[in-house]
Amino acid sequence: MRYVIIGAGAVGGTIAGRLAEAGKQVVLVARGAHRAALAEHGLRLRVPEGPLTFRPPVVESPAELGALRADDVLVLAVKTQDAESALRTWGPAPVEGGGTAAERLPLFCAQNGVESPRLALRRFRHVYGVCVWLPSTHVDPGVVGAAGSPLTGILHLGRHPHGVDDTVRRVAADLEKACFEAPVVPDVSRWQYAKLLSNLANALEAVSGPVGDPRAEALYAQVRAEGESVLRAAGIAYASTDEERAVRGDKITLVPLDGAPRGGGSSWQSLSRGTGTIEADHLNGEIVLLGRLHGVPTPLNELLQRLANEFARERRAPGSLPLPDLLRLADAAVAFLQDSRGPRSVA
Ligand SMILES: NC(=O)C1=CN([C@@H]2O[C@H](COP(=O)(O)OP(=O)(O)OC[C@H]3O[C@@H](n4cnc5c(N)ncnc54)[C@H](OP(=O)(O)O)[C@@H]3O)[C@@H](O)[C@H]2O)C=CC1
Ligand SMILES: CC(C)(CO)C(=O)C(=O)O
Repeated sequence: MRYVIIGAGAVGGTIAGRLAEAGKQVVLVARGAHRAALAEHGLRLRVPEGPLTFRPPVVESPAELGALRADDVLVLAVKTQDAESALRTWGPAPVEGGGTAAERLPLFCAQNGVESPRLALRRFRHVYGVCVWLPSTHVDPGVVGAAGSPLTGILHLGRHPHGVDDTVRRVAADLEKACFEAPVVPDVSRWQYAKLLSNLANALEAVSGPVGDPRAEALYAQVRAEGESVLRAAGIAYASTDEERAVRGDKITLVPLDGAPRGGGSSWQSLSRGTGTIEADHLNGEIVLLGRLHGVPTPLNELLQRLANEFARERRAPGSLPLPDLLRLADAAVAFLQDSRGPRSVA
């Protein structure tokens, strides 16, 4: 099998590098300065055992690659806001022997949130979800870092929306040879919804800094409680924190990397790289959407979605909203909701 990694950034680049290290064939799909640096210097991966360099082919579009191979596996690792456009580009790509990628090839969505596999199913027949526990950093054009040791990450895999087949077992076997733990599960979306609850903290971290402060922890607990209420109201199953802990345990320790400081989570990195977009519409925004569909108020997730989008649009520095200001805004959002549900609206 050959792995075509669409979006070879922090997660995609790390998966690509580790697979290449394990002797698997890999093609990188990248754009802009990152693509130019990958083509010139190779993929430079910073990992605990030291820097590694790989020189897989790099393309931006299917036309540059030529026909895909019948044994290609597509791995989608762009941020969710970029998924639709990548799917539109790669779905019609021809495959040797006839047919298109969308008809014939397996597509693994290695992303946070729950939206991309759903988008992918509109175009692709064989869609797989990946629940990605893989702290990684897009350090510079051409350079990605992953500080996890001794495992680089844990990737639950399964057919979307549920099920297991030979393809997923073969991909998991390759990932297991490449520094990942890759449990094959019949209910991958249950793991992805659990991960979504953790990723509700991404926006909080992006606007106000790491969630280490007890007041930030308390705010995150409320944000998560909104998410859990919404999932319960929607009848959506999610893995419990005990199940997650049992899988993750202390298998991954983050170690400092030479020349590749971990600059925060994936949303923090979107702000620090000034990309102008952020994934909040597909993380906190998923909870807001489900809340509206099922009649559950989500004032705190709405607030974080709005602030994260403002930060991205205005290219504000990550972490630059002082925590006391965020806490005041959060109190006001909850008070506004209580006022609007008070006697006047009931009358
Ligand atoms: N980073 C982390 O620690 C973790 C991230 N995740 C999730 O993984 C997913 C990927 O995140 P992450 O790796 O951090 O994101 P990155 O921004 O580091 O990587 C995504 C890459 O895809 C590129 N890209 C987007 N669209 C295209 C396209 N059409 N063709 C070619 N390249 C494209 C981006 O380019 P450009 O920069 O030009 O936009 C970028 O280089 C997200 O869902 C994230 O939430 C999950 C767990 C951990
Ligand atoms: C929390 C973390 C690092 C886990 O993989 C993540 O999902 C992210 O940065 O978006």
